[in-house]
Amino acid sequence: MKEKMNGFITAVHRERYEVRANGEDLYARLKAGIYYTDHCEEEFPTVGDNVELEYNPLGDCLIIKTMERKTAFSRKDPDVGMGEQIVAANFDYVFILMSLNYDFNLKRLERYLTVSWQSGGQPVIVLTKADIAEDTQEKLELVNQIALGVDVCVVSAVTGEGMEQLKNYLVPEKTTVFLGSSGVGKSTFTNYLLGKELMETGEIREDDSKGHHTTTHRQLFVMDNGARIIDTPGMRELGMWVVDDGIDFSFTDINDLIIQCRFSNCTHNGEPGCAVAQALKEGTLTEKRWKNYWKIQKESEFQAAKESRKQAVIKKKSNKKSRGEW
Ligand SMILES: Nc1nc2c(ncn2[C@@H]2O[C@H](COP(=O)(O)OP(=O)(O)OP(=O)(O)O)[C@@H](O)[C@H]2O)c(=O)[nH]1
Ligand SMILES: [Zn+2]
Repeated sequence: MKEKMNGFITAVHRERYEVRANGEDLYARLKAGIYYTDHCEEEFPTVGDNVELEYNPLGDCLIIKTMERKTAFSRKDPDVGMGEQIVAANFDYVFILMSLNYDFNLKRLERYLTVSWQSGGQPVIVLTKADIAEDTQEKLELVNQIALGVDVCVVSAVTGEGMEQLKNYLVPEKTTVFLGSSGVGKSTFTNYLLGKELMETGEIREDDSKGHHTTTHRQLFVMDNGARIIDTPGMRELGMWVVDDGIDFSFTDINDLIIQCRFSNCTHNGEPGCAVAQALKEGTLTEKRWKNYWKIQKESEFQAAKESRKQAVIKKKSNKKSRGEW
């Protein structure tokens, strides 16, 4: 009888998982006879998921069950018919990070709040970079107006200001996921909480294919006190209706326009009340800039679809393999 144990996923690689079980970090794979079958009823695990494992002292453990999720961030994948993709699961709190300087944008904050409530997690607004902020008080009042019933904290990872207030959430066994646009200081904040340099921050970062600077990993860390935190690579993964991180970074003007379109699902292709069409007509938005935005938008949709298709193929192949068709 193989020894069974429970654990939670801390990182997902191509076909390999990092799992924390009984305080130890282990590698694991999905048990093919359970996950790669036509009648598979198990969800593929994601960061934060609780799983049941068969321990293997000689190599990778085998994941045999994904426990039911209490919360999740998902992105829809209508193009590839794969339904939902879950990008993080089982968190208790969602820290919405927004910096008090250039990144400050109430419309965007509203979107992040919506996404948080939909996930089932409890949002907490964390306004970052307090040390270099001006008019913090005014901004705080504006935030409080739209964030009724949500705790708002003003922090700085440089001076440590405000970090005490967050300790109510960063407690043993509870999981907090971080959301926020690129550059708000998620990695710096994570490093601060962990008391070490685990995440690369701003200055040193690889360029991705589109030339954006982004955090590419998604990982769950356990703090010294046992609190769990998940840093996300950005909202790009949460679907296109949410402002894409990379796009948002350089096209804030267009994102602000899109929010003003009469229909929330406006395709900006001649619908009445389209704010983009209006701006193009008035010349406040140039054709060139709009085309650029569109191109990058399509590229990132294409990348996401490609990744899903790849996953579907892996699954299909494994199904065949387990039925002995190879
Ligand atoms: N003054 C000040 N600067 C900060 C603070 N937190 C982060 N920064 C700076 O802001 C820049 C971006 O910080 P990151 O932590 O890399 O931002 P991020 O949100 O992880 O960005 P992505 O990895 O692109 O998602 C860096 O230059 C940091 O040094 C803060 O509290 N105060
Ligand atoms: Zn429109």
